[in-house]
Amino acid sequence: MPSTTPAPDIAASNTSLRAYLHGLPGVDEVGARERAAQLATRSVKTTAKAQAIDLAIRMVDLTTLEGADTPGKVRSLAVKAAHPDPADRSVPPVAAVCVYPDLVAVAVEALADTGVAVASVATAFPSGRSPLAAKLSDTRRAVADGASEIDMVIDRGAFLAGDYRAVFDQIVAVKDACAGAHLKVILETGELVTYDNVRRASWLAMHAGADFIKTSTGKVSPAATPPVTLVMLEAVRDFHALTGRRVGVKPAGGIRTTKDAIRYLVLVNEVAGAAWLDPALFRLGASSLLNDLLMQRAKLSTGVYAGPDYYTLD
Ligand SMILES: O=C[C@H](O)COP(=O)(O)O
Repeated sequence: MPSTTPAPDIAASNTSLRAYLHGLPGVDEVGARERAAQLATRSVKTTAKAQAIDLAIRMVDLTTLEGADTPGKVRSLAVKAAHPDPADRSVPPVAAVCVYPDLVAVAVEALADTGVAVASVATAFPSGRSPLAAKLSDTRRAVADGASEIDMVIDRGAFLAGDYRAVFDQIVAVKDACAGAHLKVILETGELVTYDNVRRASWLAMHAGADFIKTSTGKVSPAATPPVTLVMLEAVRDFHALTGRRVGVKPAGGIRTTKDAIRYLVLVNEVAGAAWLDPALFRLGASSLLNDLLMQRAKLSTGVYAGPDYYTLD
């Protein structure tokens, strides 16, 4: 946590913002890796595992972000999001379906009255390399079509060049364009080079108004990792201690197994605290995690694996 309470005008200039972000304590990279690895050895079994699987399902942002996406694919995904296992109505729905902006209207119609949110990537996802006006119009269109959550990317080029003010101002502008829709700010941690940068980008995004900070687009490797998520969970914990506001965290990209998902839940509990064990404050962005969660869930209750062919494609 910063040793001093930030003045309200930390973003008054790039110089003041830079001084603030570079005044954050440095991240012990080896320590972060070791702690994440140590927490990954925690065993979660039987009743606790069943509860963890249902919680993980409720936290999934079921994602399709392919150039080849079609309205039909989004409709199928929406059916799966609302009733992940048609043969077992005790399986909870996922948190959200995440699509490109041009497919938001399809998703909104398909998910009407299901309680599943529609999230849209925006701001020239995944690179973010468009003029601000295009990013804002991308965002406004998704919101106008009914997205209640917007996943924006930060301008990594500006961030790495030290132009923090530009990144801050873009987040503020996109938040305004969200008009009440929840804003998830994607840091694309695989391009930020150091864990110190991950911590700085986390604090920058939170001060600029992010409702969530998200690791990755899923288009860059490495995507989500436990140590990077740990650094972000520390940031939201400390930001809450400083400001009283809880910001959510969303690891995304490369999360495929129940074991991975449960490891993330252990991290959340141990680092940010139990208050974050809620879909309002923690999401798993994933295109192909849900089937494994369903298989492991069925195995716990029946003792046998149904096998991947039993479930529709994620
Ligand atoms: O935001 C979610 C990611 O784009 C999904 O990545 P994934 O296909 O590796 O699960």
